[in-house]
Amino acid sequence: MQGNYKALWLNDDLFDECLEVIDQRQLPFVYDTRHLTNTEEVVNAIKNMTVRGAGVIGSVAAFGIYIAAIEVEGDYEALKEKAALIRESRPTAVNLMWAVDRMMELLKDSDDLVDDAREAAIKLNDEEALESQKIAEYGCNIIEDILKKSGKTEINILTHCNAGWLAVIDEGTALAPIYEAQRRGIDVHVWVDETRPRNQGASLTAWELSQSGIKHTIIADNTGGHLMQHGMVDMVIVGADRVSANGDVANKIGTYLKALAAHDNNVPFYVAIPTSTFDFEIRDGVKGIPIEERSADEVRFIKGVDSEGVVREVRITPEDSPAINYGFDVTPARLITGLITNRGVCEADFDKIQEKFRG
Ligand SMILES: CSC[C@H]1O[C@H](OP(=O)(O)O)[C@H](O)[C@@H]1O
Repeated sequence: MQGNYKALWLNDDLFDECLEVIDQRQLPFVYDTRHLTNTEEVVNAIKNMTVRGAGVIGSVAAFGIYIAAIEVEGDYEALKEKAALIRESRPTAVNLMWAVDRMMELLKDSDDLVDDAREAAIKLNDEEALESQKIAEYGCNIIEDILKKSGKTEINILTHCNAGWLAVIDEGTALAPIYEAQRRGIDVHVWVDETRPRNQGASLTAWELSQSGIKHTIIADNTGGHLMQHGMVDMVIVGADRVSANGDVANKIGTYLKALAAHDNNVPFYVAIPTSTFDFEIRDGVKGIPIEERSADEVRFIKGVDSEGVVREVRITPEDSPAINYGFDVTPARLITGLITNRGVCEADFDKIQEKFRG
């Protein structure tokens, strides 16, 4: 384990500087990293989910433009073609498109494409880190309020998928307030949805929380409703891959069902995002946000480690049964208590969002 909880960093050990990333496909079984040295490797790492999580995809894309700038030896027209490949590598997380567009806009009049791309990517990532810190603070204020009103000594937070430091530079979104709660000495316990089919909760969130010594319990995806009915969840915090202008939230498949259960049981349901996750071009998220469909094999096969410590993938379905794998769903704004952003907490409501972020 690297020790400083970074999902990616620049590495100049090779001939040209490259991007080094944690290979998230192998966690929690093996901690390993990959060198991304050209556009093809960047695109593949995003597609095959070596790197994942809306923010980290954006960060990798920004550094990917820098790597591509080295590859094309500073030719902006050639860089545009590489940028298009990176931009198309996954469809739902808008941070990817946002990062590529921002980089290309900044570079369009550059006289020194390679150096300027490097500087712009570092700046984008530094800003993301600061935003994550703000989300931590605003989100933790809510945790403190809920805990105070409950009269309990421990707060139980349910989260879905992984929106920690593996997903967004530097502390994540949904997990950032939890890390801050730990710093403030709040007694916090996290219910971790396993998050089928790729199990980002069971594999990545649980691993992150273990690394930081935060109390947590992994639950099967269908457990949340039961826990909420019995007063065992004080709040839900999730991340998001795209939030439309009216406050609808695209996040990992299964989030919508958690929001319905939370609504039915009066459990506050918060979504933590940096402002780069807004897509103001889409008014109605349920109708308009593109939903990634991934290989059905992610449903049909499951990865684990056997008693000898060997990582294996096994099929859990009949050989000839078809399966389908939607990566995300959209939670309508009416089910969301609030959006925890780097610029404060905002109602998931068209007018409030416009006023706060576009006014
Ligand atoms: C901060 S968003 C994290 C987000 O990323 C996940 O998707 P994936 O693992 O497919 O990249 C999911 O929607 C999480 O909530």
